[in-house]
Amino acid sequence: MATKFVSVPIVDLAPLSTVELSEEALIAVAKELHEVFATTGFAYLINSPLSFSNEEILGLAREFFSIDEEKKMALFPCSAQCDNFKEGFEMGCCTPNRSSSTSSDSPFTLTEPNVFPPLYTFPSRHRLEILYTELLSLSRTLLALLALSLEKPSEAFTELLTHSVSTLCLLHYPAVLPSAPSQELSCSEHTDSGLLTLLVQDATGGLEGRNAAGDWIPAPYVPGSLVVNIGDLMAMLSGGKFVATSHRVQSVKTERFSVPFFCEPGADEWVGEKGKKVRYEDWVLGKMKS
Ligand SMILES: O=C(O)CCC(=O)C(=O)O
Ligand SMILES: [Fe+2]
Repeated sequence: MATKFVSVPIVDLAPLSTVELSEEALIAVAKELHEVFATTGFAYLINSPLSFSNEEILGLAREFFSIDEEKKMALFPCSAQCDNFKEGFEMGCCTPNRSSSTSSDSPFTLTEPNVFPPLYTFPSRHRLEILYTELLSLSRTLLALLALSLEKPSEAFTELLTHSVSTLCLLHYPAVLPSAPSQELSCSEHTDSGLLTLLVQDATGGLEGRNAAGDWIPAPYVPGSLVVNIGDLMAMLSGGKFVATSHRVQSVKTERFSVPFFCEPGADEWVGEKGKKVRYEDWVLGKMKS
């Protein structure tokens, strides 16, 4: 159950990188994660085991969005209209994903192959692929700890990640000019769909989470941190113990970059309560329609 939190807590992952990690230390981190996901649904993670600095990660986004507009649009034709004021590039698993086992009438598919600009246009593709792998690995660790904290076997959630359709996104929120027609939000209120989200944001600010009283609580940049939050699927798999907190991004006066990683199961995994399981892809595409 979300609480009336007034700030976003910090969880220190340093113990995970110690050479001889004791069981007590591991359980203490699991308990801390359990506590934040059962209350705020959001936390800052510090001292994560990633080999990338936030500056390097944000640099990848800046490099991508500096590609000439025409070249970008030729590769990624844009069709959908939406109420969000941002541009994004999304990549999935680096080895081609199994295509979906069922056909759907949805314009979205969770298993389409990655499309990259040519290397001479975007030389950092390889770094992005390594980042994807590291974020998936960190997600696995967090999911194992959350499973333990719920007194489930440690692989209860990680086993869903075979053929994972997790995505790494580069996002660019252009500055909203004072002369522009009123544009309140750069990213409208929503909950994430999957298991959990790991996000690197720049220092611009604008990200907010909604507490149980309906107040919007800012989640400003904390140097060196990743923001983590639970998605709808994890809230469901935890039997409602963990909360998928609504969040949004206020419109920004200067341009903003962020890099979220959405950790999701395989499209064909069966998820949900015993007797009421649904294919993940059907469930998530159904949610997008509603
Ligand atoms: O850019 C951000 O800080 C948040 C983006 C977000 O919530 C999303 O893409 O789901
Ligand atoms: Fe989100």
